[in-house]
Amino acid sequence: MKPVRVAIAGAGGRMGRMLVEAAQEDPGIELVAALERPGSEWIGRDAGEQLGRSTGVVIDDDYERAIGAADCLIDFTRPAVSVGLVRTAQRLGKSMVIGTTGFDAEQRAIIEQAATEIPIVLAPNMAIGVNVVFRLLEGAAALLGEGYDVEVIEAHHRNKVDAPSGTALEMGRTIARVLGFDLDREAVYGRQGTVGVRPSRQIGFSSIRGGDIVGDHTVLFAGTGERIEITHRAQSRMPYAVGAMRAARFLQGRAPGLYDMRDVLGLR
Ligand SMILES: NC(=O)C1=CN([C@@H]2O[C@H](COP(=O)(O)OP(=O)(O)OC[C@H]3O[C@@H](n4cnc5c(N)ncnc54)[C@H](OP(=O)(O)O)[C@@H]3O)[C@@H](O)[C@H]2O)C=CC1
Ligand SMILES: O=C(O)C1=N[C@H](C(=O)O)C[C@H](O)C1
Repeated sequence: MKPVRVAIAGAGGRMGRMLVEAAQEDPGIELVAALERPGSEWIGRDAGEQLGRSTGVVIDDDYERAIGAADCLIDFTRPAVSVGLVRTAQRLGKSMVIGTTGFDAEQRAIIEQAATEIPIVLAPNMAIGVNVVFRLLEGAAALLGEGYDVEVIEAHHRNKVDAPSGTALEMGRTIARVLGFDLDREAVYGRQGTVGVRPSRQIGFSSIRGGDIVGDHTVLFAGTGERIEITHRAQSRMPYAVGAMRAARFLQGRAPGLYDMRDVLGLR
């Protein structure tokens, strides 16, 4: 089978660098284009420069040209940027892997609409371990029921701009689905002051930001006299990048639709 030709958006970023490396190491992937924002210091430089190697792919700010050369666009940037890229991928009939987090409802609706015409994997966390944790959470919530208070605690590096993390929100949504909670009404994001007694129908989210923490997520099920903690810690960004390559390969020849990593990994 021919390798999937990928373009990487945000190639100069923390994830962008990892994605370039993962693409180079995956025989099922051919890196054909890399994108950065117009005016970025990275434009015109080799996509592998930050890794100390040459890829032969020069970082570009011409979206049409870069996406046009690829089968699949991999995007780890910012929500507003991703939405613009989705529109271009839709127009050009290309598949897309979206790892960006922090979309609002309107932006998500644009992605959902595009997915009626092109295949898209949208996932806040592409690491296999985290997606297995989603499954563990479904099982734990179903077994424990409402008798255990659910708190999601996440920690990330100081440069992360959205909170709670997309992964923490997905963990909360996963548990809320099982327990029949409505997160719009029954979520609390941080606590301060006289907050009153904790209702049992609540999912709490706490975010820590500091240093170079790659990404830690803990879900606490706190009962009476005991508690369960399910934790995932990323020690490197490579598992996210490897997952993104796997998603790009999954999309090759796939029908239009909105998929996530559970589809890619067969965890449904
Ligand atoms: N799904 C997953 O598994 C994971 C998701 N993420 C998510 O990925 C996103 C990016 O994270 P991270 O790599 O740490 O962030 P970075 O800020 O390091 O990278 C984002 C990159 O996008 C670039 N960018 C900005 N505007 C444009 C544009 N118009 N066109 C192309 N590129 C542009 C930025 O350039 P500049 O800095 O010059 O503005 C930067 O290089 C976040 O939303 C994060 O939450 C992160 C890890 C895993
Ligand atoms: O910004 C990050 O770094 C990460 N973002 C994703 C998220 O918001 O969940 C995934 C991972 O936690 C790293």
